[in-house]
Amino acid sequence: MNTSVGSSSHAVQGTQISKSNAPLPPPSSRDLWSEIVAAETHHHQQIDVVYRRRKPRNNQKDATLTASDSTRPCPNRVSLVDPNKRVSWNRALSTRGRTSIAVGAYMVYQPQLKQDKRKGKPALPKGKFVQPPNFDKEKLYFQEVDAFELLEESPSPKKVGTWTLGNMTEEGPIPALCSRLEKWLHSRKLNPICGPSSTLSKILDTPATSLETIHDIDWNSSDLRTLEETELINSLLLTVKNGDKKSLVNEFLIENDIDLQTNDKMLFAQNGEGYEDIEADVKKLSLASTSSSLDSDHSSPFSALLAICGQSAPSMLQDMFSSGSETIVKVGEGTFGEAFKVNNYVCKIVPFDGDFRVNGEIQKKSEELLEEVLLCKTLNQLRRKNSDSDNLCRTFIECIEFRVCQGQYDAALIQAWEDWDHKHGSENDHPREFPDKQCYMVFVQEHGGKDLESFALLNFDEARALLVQVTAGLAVAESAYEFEHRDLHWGNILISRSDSVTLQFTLDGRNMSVKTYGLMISVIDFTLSRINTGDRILYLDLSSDPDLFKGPKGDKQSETYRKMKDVTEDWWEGSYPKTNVLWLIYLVDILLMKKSFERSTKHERDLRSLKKRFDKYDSAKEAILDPFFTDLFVESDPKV
Ligand SMILES: Nc1ncnc2c1ncn2[C@@H]1O[C@H](COP(=O)(O)OP(=O)(O)OP(=O)(O)O)[C@@H](O)[C@H]1O
Repeated sequence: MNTSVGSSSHAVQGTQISKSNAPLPPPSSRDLWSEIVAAETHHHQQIDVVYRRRKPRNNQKDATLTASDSTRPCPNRVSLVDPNKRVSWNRALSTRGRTSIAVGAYMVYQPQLKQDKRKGKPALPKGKFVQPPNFDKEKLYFQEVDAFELLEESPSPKKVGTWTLGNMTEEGPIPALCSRLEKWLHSRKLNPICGPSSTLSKILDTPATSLETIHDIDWNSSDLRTLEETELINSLLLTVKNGDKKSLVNEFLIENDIDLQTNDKMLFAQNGEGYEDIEADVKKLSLASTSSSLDSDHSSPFSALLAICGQSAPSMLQDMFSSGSETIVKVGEGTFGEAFKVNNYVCKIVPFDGDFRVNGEIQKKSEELLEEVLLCKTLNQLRRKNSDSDNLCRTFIECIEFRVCQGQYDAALIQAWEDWDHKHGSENDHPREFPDKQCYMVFVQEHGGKDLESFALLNFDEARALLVQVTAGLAVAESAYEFEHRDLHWGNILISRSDSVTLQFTLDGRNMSVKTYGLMISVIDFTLSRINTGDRILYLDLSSDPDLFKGPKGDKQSETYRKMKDVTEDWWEGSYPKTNVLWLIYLVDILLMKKSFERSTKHERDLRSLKKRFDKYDSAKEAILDPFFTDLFVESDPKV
């Protein structure tokens, strides 16, 4: 068990590793661990932890769902492929309905609920103050750990077979989407104080994230557009919308050789007007609207999605990859998305709004993608360089562009898809079968490496590096946005090798550097995630997807969904950072049971005792204080 205080003031982010076994930096005199624990205790006194608060079940909500369900068109559709091809409880939801509550932020931040969550728990070991070892006690402890651990090998989550097959019939009822808009309208009525804070009004009012035309994407560039540039342009657009500093902005745009899309020009032209009668706008929205009716109604979720992507109309999918200079290789697939590496980037292509199943699943809707984009944009904020933000990390994949596309797959994409199919055997539908009018959301992301399932970890240090980065990233996002990933299976953790010796995290204003052992971790896929963006809560109501919780007994991934359900009591709007800890426990299980890397019996024991201690934590913020991570921290800079 690691109990010493690891620290160094010499290792900095980006330092090159000269040898794989580079010597560890000399210890510094700082007691990082004490600082973190002390600050953490202090912090607990200021921040409410509300995951225990459970809203009473709203039966009316269920009634509403049923009612709206019955008004939905009957699923008279035929899948393009064998509907039984995909059985995907583990890969996604068979029913969905991402839901926002605009007032959530006001409901959860209740100062009177302040509490110290560690009260009543044993004090965490603090490095140099650790007691001399008591071997009898330790033996007893490990016996307990060993007893706790079942070490039950479970089937690979990706290969699970037929147990939901019966439920996945073509004629099966298409579940209702949660009436996000109704809920929003209702909350607006109940909470007029919230003013214009609402998902839709904000999104409709949000300037485009990216402004270059689709043809301008230079796949060879190592930096499509930095987040800072995008943010700067967005803030300038906001300035224009709110005032009359057009000339200043124009100067900036000319200087920086930035050409705006028509839609962005429209945003300029609006100059803050419009979207005033949000309620009227929202009433016009149709949840059933599909992109095939590419209407001129700017109030539809589809139009809002276009707006947030900085487009006035969908781009042709083929045009995105038409320069011919791109090297396109498929790198992975999910229930909803196909992931292609295009030069330095990864494009995740998600079909949406169509009225037939893709990969055995009902297609995502514009409004869900709209919220996913918003969620990605929010997590992007955690990466801001030169930010005085109290919470920063690079653990969540950077989304660089968002594009609404339509039309046929490009020939090069098809080729890449088929190559991957030959090699790996795709579980997805062949994209050539999609109709001409099919719409796609394209997420352009940084390339995060290989997923944990296929990545070969070399040794215990690499396993520790993985655990500390995931835990620290979750802790940071929890702190910043009450973020819960809720689907952190091994396909959603990407790993790449890097020259950086350490990686910087800022948690509640405190900088921490952790040893990377040459690995960089990126977390992807926020489909099930919950986030509080500050004025709205985005989450997916998993109570409408019973199949998700019917996975095989003993399978760690399905057990984790079930445990989440217990923790949340099926009320998914709520903040339950414990769900992050459940996925950390899953991760330790995966390392113990599914990954083979060089390790000793002691290492395995360390992992099992870590798992046991994780079980007691209620958040990743608590978990990151575990002594297992102590000597992975190498430095703590006071925040300037
Ligand atoms: N940015 C990326 N860099 C490298 N590989 C990626 C990236 N994004 C996705 N992938 C690969 O594609 C696979 C599927 O991606 P992702 O999980 O985002 O799709 P999805 O349809 O949302 O999946 P799910 O079935 O879990 O909902 C990943 O497991 C990974 O192998």
